[in-house]
Amino acid sequence: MGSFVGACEIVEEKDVVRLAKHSSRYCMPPLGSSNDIEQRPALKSGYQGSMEYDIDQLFQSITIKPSPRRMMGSSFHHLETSASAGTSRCTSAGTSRSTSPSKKGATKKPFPMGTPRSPRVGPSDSISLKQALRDLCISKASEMAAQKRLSKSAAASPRVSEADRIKSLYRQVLNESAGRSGLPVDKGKSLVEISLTPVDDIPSSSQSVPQRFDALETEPSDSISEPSQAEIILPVSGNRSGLKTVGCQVSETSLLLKSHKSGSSLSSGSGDYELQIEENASYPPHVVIEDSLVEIDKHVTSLPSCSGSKVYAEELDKSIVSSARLKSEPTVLISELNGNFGNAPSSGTEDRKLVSKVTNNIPRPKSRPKRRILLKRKLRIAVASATKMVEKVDTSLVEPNGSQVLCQKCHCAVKSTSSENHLLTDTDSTEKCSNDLRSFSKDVSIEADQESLASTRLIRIVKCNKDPNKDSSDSCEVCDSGEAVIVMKQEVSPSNYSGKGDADEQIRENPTSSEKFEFSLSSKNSLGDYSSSTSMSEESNLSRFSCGNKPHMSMDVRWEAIKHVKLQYGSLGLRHFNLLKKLGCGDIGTVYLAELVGTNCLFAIKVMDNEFLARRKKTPRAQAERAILKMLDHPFLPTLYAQFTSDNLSCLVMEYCPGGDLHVLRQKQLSRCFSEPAARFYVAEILLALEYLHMLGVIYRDLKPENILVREDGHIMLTDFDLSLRCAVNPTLLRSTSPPEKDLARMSGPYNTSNCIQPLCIEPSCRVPCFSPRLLSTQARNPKQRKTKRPDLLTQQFRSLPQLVAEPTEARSNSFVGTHEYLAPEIIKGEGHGAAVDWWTFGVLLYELLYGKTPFKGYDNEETLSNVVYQSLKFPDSPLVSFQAKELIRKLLVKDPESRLGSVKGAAEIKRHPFFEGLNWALIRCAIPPELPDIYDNGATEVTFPEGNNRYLECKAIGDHLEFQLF
Ligand SMILES: Nc1ncnc2c1ncn2[C@@H]1O[C@H](COP(=O)(O)OP(=O)(O)OP(=O)(O)O)[C@@H](O)[C@H]1O
Repeated sequence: MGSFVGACEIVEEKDVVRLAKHSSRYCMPPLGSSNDIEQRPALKSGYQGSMEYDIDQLFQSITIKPSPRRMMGSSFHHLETSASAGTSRCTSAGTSRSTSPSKKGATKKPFPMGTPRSPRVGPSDSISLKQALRDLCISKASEMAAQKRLSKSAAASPRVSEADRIKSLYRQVLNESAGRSGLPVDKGKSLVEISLTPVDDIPSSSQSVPQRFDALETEPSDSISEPSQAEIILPVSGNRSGLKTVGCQVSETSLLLKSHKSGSSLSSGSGDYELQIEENASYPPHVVIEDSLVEIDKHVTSLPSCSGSKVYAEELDKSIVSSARLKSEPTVLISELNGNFGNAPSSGTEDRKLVSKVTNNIPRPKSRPKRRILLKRKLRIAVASATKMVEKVDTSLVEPNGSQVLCQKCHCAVKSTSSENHLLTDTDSTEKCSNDLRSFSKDVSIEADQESLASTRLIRIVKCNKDPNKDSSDSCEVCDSGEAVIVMKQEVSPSNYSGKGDADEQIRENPTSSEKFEFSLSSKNSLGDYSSSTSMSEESNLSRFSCGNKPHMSMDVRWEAIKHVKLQYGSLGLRHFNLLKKLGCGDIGTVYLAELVGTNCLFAIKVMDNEFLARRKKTPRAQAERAILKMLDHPFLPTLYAQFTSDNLSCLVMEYCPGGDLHVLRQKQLSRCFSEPAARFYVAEILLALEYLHMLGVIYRDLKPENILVREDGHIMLTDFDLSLRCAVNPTLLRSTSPPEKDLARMSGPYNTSNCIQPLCIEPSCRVPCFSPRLLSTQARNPKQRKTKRPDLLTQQFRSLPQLVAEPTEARSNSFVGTHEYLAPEIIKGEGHGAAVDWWTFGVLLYELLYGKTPFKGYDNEETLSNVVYQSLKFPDSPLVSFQAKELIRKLLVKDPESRLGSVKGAAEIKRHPFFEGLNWALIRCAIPPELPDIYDNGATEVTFPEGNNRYLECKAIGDHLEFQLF
């Protein structure tokens, strides 16, 4: 507080009142009497003992060293006389407090902030004690106020208007500031209460920080405990103008988040946080602010004493020096937190609590007059998390030269290849820093809106999610528009702090920057890699198949097993597998069940003879399949663990699916067809798989029950990609050209005005109106209202919203591919086809699962093809199938691909069909499947090995097929 002497800080009036009340406590009867406790509800919070002790100590000190100079403050005089008078004084003061408002006001005099009176005037000896007392009282009062505020509902607070006033003040300043800088001011809503204190002579934060530390250092350890402080200063830089301004520091902006918390016994996590934005007022309005500073000054309750604070202060100073050193690095400005605190062991919990610092990297000329905007944010902090909160930047991430940061997840290098400062554009930076700081604020469990953060326009903080696989510590990466990457960690609980955090979320790249951040764990990277290279590669590419490329399978032990064998033998080959069964034989190869030698890991290995493929001109199909398999990472699609070539045999080591295929499973059903719920389950999973493939630019083209394998857990896996078409995807934002009503009609057909059967219920008694209730308001959910009303306006608006389509709706191919009964009319006609063929086959599949046969099957293939093109769709009378199911099939089996459901907006269109109403798409992978497969009877042929276990593969071409035999 001493550092803010003279500051014209606007403080909430309520705080001042509480301050006065708080100060009057010194004149009240001794603690412990019930009377006293009743009158001081805040003291019930548990810190009155230590405070009383502190005050007693103070009083004693003051009495021992009487000085006429102390009389300069009337309030101090009052305290001194009170102290010497003993308890009776308190009674009298207490009486006067209750009877005379003016005297009550007098008790506030030593404590108000912003008065002309300065306790620093005069000799420091006695004044420092006064000041200490004053500081203590103020901080205690602040805490009491904060605690009280926590217990009060926001709605009941009369401070609303004051907050508004303060906000408007703040906005004024921001507007002014933004006006000068040309930056827009974030007009987001805010719950943050701020007080603005534009002060000309207030020291800059760079000055004030050491002052506070000095105070900590000079005070004896047995005197009043100064609130311990920890700071996080996130140095960032940006460019308001959006120009790449290299190096030259024009002005500074600092944002200071400060919390005041005193008394180690205070368990509450409440505190006041201050945001200070400093701007160099000497700069003309048009000058671009380049450097920014985020400073979070947080009192740490765990600091036991001033001696501890001393060490801590020294360490903070070191941190500042260290940061300054980093600042001098031209290419990367890395600020550090934890590691700066001496060489504190990372395991020490107390030290860890202290370590929250990134210092100002920017050397500030002291002589320059500065204008400070002090934003005081009253932030309500979750009690538990606030006390446990630790923000830190791990210096271990910073290489000695300060030019490189390591990704915490994979310890890969996060390089800034730019040697220049690449700064954000105005809007970018403003938006991003505002958003980022919101995220950051959430990270530190501060419940507050961030309107006041609008002016932190040059700061980019990227929140990183918690990695559940590692520990509970959060990791944040903070990027200062490309110059620096700061990794912040937040510890939720000291007990589970491990010192490591994972950055799950990639830093958003600065669109104006040429720098590149390289992360090894990025599925986006693998996608990019794939798209740039689709050629066949053999073992050299095995390393690419790290679990990092298949996040959803990253915990799979089979990755480790493969890796282990590869490490042990240098390469992976057929010799490392025991071929157990022949699972099936396809057009381009034979699939075997295989066990990796020395492990219990089973795989399905597809073996293809390269020579055979070349002879039959099927190499491109094999290549396409391999390329597609390489990029898949989806629960309903196969995982490719490895690929290699042995003896001119190309092998794909895939995930083994023990449940056979859906065709076999359907045959096992009583009526040779699935129930509607079961069919819905399977086609829903297929739909997700197709959607995923489409988004990867893969048109599957060979959907049929035989290619849908059943996993051990009963979920499905779509396999066989040798007929798939790879194409480019141009995600487009599709605006609805048709009026909402037309969209609705397209989606729902006649059902938006009539009754229909629920998808999972084929009983007529279950007839209820079912059109898209998910999108309807609660009012419209009422069947009575729905009977009379047209679809809800909200639904219409939703339908008319632009929609992102990331599927290859425009792709075209003229190949004649597929299976006769599943061929789409446009393929048969040779008109060229696109992704809509998958929606046709999807309709045929649903039909077959429900009716046990395909819709256009003829006596022979020719008739089948003819039926597909010319015959209209008919539904058998039995089994009984819901209206929605039939409707969906009807909309999918539209002969004109452009009118087919899904042809315009892809899978999203189909997902919204009432047949899937109520289905939780996101959690379907966790849903209980209709049945579990009999994994010991999947029709695979047992492979018998000759004596001596000498196994050789012999491939035979049988017709168009290639079959491998063991002999
Ligand atoms: N991962 C797997 N797990 C279990 N069985 C599999 C797996 N992959 C394929 N199979 C079985 O192997 C058989 C052959 O599959 P493959 O993909 O080689 O050809 P296909 O689908 O039968 O026909 P084609 O490749 O000619 O279109 C499949 O029918 C299936 O029963």
